Amino acid sequence: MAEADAAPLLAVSGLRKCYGSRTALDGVTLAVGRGEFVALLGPNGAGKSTLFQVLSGLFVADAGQVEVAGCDMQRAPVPALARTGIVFQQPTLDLDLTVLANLRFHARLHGLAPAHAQARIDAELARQGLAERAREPARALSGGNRRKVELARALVHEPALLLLDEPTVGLDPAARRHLLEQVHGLCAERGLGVLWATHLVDEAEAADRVVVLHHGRVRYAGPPAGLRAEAGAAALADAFLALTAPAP
Ligand SMILES: Nc1ncnc2c1ncn2[C@@H]1O[C@H](COP(=O)(O)OP(=O)(O)OP(=O)(O)O)[C@@H](O)[C@H]1O
Repeated sequence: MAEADAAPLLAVSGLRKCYGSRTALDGVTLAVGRGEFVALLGPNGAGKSTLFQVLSGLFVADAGQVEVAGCDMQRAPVPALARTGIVFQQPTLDLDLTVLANLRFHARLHGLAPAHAQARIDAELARQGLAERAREPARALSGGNRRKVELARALVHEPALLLLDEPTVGLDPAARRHLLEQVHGLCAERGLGVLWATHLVDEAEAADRVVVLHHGRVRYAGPPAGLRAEAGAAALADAFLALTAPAP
């Protein structure tokens, strides 16, 4: 891991979000530093997707604050989102468009000049080994390759922070491992800060830090080893289950 800067790339404090009488996020505070891979672990219904919807500017929280590289998401959403790359849980490519057209559309949304956009798209597709597939419709790609295109798209505008919401859903084991290793590599190479939400505990094994969310609250934040120690469990999966077990 690159050494984390004092000022976090992502600073979330006291975030609260309700759906009617149901509280989905109940005072969530967490941070992601430069070069840091933070795994957000939570069982179904913990609030992970709600948190991502707030972090990606889709929802406004009822209370609390989100800052990306010092930009307040509510007061200055455009610069905050310019510094953020997002891979959503549900696939969001337009399958009828070519890979290139999908990426160009995203680059245009971020205001990249055409020549710069093309250079960035070429670099990210080459990194994913997909340069040869650029002019094919996204529909022609396998699920694993579509995810690679979504990762390339999230990186085209050179964000400082990358958010991934259960990004390995539907991928086979080899594609899962490849994606995880790629994203760890990005932290080390580019100093990217990563928040990777998952309910698959093995994806958190190599994280710099783990944040466990349960019923909308942070139950643990620290290194994976600390979570094992806190729960008195040898395996991370057992520690996670102990922390999120339903009350007897
Ligand atoms: N649009 C909505 N309207 C009402 N309640 C909602 C809505 N979206 C989510 N919730 C509720 O808020 C809580 C948190 O849900 P959320 O989808 O954020 O959790 P999650 O950790 O992403 O779960 P999963 O892993 O199942 O996707 C749950 O109790 C859920 O039922």
